[in-house]
Amino acid sequence: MTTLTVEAAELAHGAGAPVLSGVTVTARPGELLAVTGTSGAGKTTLLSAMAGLLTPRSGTVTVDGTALGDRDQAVARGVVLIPQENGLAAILTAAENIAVAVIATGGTPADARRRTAESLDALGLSGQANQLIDELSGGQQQRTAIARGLALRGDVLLADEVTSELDAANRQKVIDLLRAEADRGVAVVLATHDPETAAACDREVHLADGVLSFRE
Ligand SMILES: Nc1ncnc2c1ncn2[C@@H]1O[C@H](COP(=O)(O)OP(=O)(O)OP(=O)(O)O)[C@@H](O)[C@H]1O
Repeated sequence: MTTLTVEAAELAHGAGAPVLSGVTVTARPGELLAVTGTSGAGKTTLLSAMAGLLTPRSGTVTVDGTALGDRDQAVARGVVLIPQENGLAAILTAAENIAVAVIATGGTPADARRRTAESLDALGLSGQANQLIDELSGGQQQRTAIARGLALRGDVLLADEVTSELDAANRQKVIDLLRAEADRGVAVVLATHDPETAAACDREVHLADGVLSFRE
């Protein structure tokens, strides 16, 4: 069980003006936390800090009380990111994208085969396993990225707008899968524009004008 905390953080890109100031938010094991806000409000920026991709200008990001460090350290601590633009390698198949990620994070080839098949099946993509990413629809690519995130079996799962291209049935399937992750003790953070997706979460942090407000 892992808790990720952002405390009194100022988040900015390069030397630019702060996107978010005074950010304090905790992702707790067993819980789905929605991050909402209009386009450009800073949802991806907040998830980037939680993922170890963006160092806060001030304040801290900690995992179980220890500073997060860079992305490599975050991966080692079990912080999985499903990025907004899916992050899949176009020259690999759906199955290869997942298997490579499992092996890169310490899984054996047998683990990779099993977890790849399980996660593709969970997302309804068994029939697309051997298709190149470029041969998949936008929604299928998005579901492949979710399958990869699930296959990594993280302790913290950061999902950035992962339902934006999905129909209602697939959106519900993804919410159910993220709920199942929370039920096994994962701290799940879900950035979303969609009020229905946010309503399915346990708590919501809303970003507006650089500051946060909470729905508990
Ligand atoms: N790499 C970057 N370099 C400079 N500025 C950036 C960078 N990434 C984001 N920004 C800026 O930070 C602000 C917040 O962007 P961010 O992507 O976090 O918003 P968002 O809420 O995720 O938006 P969307 O819903 O459109 O994805 C925006 O003003 C954006 O222009």
